[in-house]
Amino acid sequence: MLARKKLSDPKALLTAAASFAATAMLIRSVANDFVPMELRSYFFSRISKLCCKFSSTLIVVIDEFQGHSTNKVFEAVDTYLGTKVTPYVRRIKVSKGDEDTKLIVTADRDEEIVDVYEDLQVSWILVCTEIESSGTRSGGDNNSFSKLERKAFELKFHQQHREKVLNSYLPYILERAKAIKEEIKAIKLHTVVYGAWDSNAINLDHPMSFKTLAMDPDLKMELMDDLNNFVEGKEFHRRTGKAWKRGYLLYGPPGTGKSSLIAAMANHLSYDIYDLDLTSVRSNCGLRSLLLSMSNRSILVIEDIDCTINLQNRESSRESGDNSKNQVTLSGLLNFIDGLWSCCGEERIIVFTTNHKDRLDPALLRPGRMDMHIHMSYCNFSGFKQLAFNYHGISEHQLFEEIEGLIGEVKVTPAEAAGELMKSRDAEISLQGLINFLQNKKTQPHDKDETDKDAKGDHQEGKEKKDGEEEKVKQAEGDKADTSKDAKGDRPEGTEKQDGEEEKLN
Ligand SMILES: Nc1ncnc2c1ncn2[C@@H]1O[C@H](COP(=O)(O)OP(=O)(O)OP(=O)(O)O)[C@@H](O)[C@H]1O
Repeated sequence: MLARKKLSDPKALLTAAASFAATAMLIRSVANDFVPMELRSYFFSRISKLCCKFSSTLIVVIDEFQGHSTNKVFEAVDTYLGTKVTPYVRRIKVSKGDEDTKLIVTADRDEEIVDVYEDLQVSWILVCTEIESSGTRSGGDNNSFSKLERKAFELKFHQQHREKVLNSYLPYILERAKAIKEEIKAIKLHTVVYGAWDSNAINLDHPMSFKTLAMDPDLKMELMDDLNNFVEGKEFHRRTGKAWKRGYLLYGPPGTGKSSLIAAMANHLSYDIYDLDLTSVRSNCGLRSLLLSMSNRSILVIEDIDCTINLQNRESSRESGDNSKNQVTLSGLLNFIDGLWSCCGEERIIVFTTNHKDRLDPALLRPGRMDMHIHMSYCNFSGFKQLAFNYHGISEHQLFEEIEGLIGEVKVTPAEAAGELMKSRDAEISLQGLINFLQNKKTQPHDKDETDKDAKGDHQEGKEKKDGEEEKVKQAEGDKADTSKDAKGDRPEGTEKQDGEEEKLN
């Protein structure tokens, strides 16, 4: 009774705590002075091992470095945990690299982050310890010691989840981190300078997206599905033994949005663009090293392929001898599209553009080479409505009816329509300007626009075109034995477009 009373007295409690602390310090200093360090560390390690034996917690340590290189798992965890920082975390770090478009937030050292993955709850903590590293001072042979910091993530969880953490949770983090990095990464536009990709690629800050692109809605949807299937197609490509790449041929008159579509694709996928001007490449060898030095998850663009060097005229280059060593040839290029070299690198998209599809070598049009042929054509009413919404935020207006009539009669490119619509901030003035422009065009004699005539085909022409193409293709097959493959086997399955194309060729 007396003892309980004594303990409930705060003064007595304080005195007891102070004397306990003093005793502990005395024991510690006696131990430090009289017990050898080896014995002490042995003693402590036994105690901690004993504690671990009874503990059900497992700790996975992920060091920042593995030998001299950075540990990829550490980097991935760092990125991943940035998305798990909750308001309960008291100390956070914020950073941003040259390549990033957003701030990167991570938890600071010793801050615990709790994560839940399916039925598994784990806790993460970044532990930093100072270590001494010995080195020789420059200019002398004295050994010096400098302090280094060793960083490691400690992952704690119940030991029953060991398999799940190692086989499922950590691989999941690696995948997520890759996706997060792609999201925050600025899209780069690479060009060739002195035969190599410019090391200071610029940020592609192009605002075009599939939302703002004026394009036939069904075709737009089909293309977006195709791109999404491609991105998720790792397993499919591995299973079918096909290189993980996809080719698109964009064709149509100037100003119909081929470049805009490429920007929309890059923004949609967060892929870098490698803009290749073939005239700046000296040989197939140069082309090979350029293509091999491209990063994965990227789009290779070769614009106006019909205008670049002597690609379409292989016969003449053959007659004048094999000059593949000192110039870029079509077969050199095709080797990268579907020859052996195409398997170097993965998740790559190749886009060719042309204003004159009919001028291309049939070998380029061969099925399986370019997976989708996309016709970008003149503005129709739905395209115009998209542009009116982009520039003036309007979905209807009293002048729309008149414009619908005129657009049905006059060939106007989206670039021309966009040019009129951006002349004034006042929607009415712009629309009236477009009407005047269309009326003017209507009264002018028609240009004989061969570009669109030949272009119209791919989606609408059907049988007539197909037969012609088949003949050209057959001719081309014999032409390129080194890169040719069976058209059917070469073609990935799974999209309507491909099946349709296949039908066309059979
Ligand atoms: N389909 C479209 N949707 C929205 N804007 C477009 C479209 N087509 C063209 N434009 C507008 O016109 C401008 C020029 O278009 P773009 O360069 O994409 O055409 P292009 O077909 O690539 O032309 P070229 O064959 O001459 O390279 C774009 O910057 C954009 O403002």
